[in-house]
Amino acid sequence: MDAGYPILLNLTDRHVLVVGGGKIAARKINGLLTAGAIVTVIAPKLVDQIDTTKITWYQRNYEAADLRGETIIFAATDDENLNHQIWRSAGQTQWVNDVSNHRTSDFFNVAQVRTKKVLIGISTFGQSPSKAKRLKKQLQDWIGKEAE
Ligand SMILES: C[C@@]1(CC(=O)O)C2=NC(=C\c3[nH]c(c(CCC(=O)O)c3CC(=O)O)Cc3[nH]c(c(CC(=O)O)c3CCC(=O)O)/C=C3\N/C(=C\2)[C@@H](CCC(=O)O)[C@]3(C)CC(=O)O)/[C@H]1CCC(=O)O
Ligand SMILES: NC(=O)c1ccc[n+]([C@@H]2O[C@H](COP(=O)([O-])OP(=O)(O)OC[C@H]3O[C@@H](n4cnc5c(N)ncnc54)[C@H](O)[C@@H]3O)[C@@H](O)[C@H]2O)c1
Repeated sequence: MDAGYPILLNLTDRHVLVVGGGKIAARKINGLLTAGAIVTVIAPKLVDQIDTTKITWYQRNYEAADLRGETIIFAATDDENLNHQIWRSAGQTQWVNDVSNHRTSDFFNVAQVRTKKVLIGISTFGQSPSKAKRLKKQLQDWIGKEAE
């Protein structure tokens, strides 16, 4: 992604699909739940950080028909080929985050620094997520003093 277009989504009561239930899926799912989304997860197994009482879980492998009717999709399995296939098979009105490849993602998450009144998002255009995380830590100190 060379340019990118930053937006802040209102996900309250909106449906989001997450394929995969591992560590990375858990990070995405917990962020989505905090934002008020209605989350469906498809995965044979879930890690403990995912609260099954807060999601709809289909305990099985992904099937092509799962994309039907979905708009925002996280392809978050540990099978890079499958994540890629999900991105390829999505239509023009569907948005896929392929967690294993920034080149085949329609949108990314950003590292976040939040207070009650301010949100700073940090992106490296997909080039270096760990750098985004480092910058976040530096900004966390600063924001406490400046933005309240
Ligand atoms: C910022 C943050 C937000 C979040 O996820 O919420 C985020 N990644 C975070 C952490 C992190 N990610 C990775 C590591 C291991 C160290 C390393 O490799 O660097 C760590 C560090 C850690 O986990 O501690 C590895 C990694 N990440 C991606 C790939 C695939 C690729 O690059 O192609 C691979 C290699 C996988 C592999 O090959 O195995 C892809 C993406 N990760 C993004 C976001 C998007 C671009 C953001 C940007 O523009 O900077 C993008 C494109 C898509 C997306 O996921 O949205 C979050 C900070 C959490 C926090 O704030 O604490
Ligand atoms: N975007 C990021 O920030 C980031 C960071 C680190 C790693 N990654 C990438 O994320 C991928 C996933 O990492 P993880 O630690 O969550 O892996 P993990 O092994 O913890 O979890 C993988 C999950 O995928 C599920 N799964 C496997 N095959 C499936 C299928 N056919 N249908 C549905 N679900 C299926 C498994 O049941 C499991 O729940 C890694 O392979 C890596 O490429 C991304």
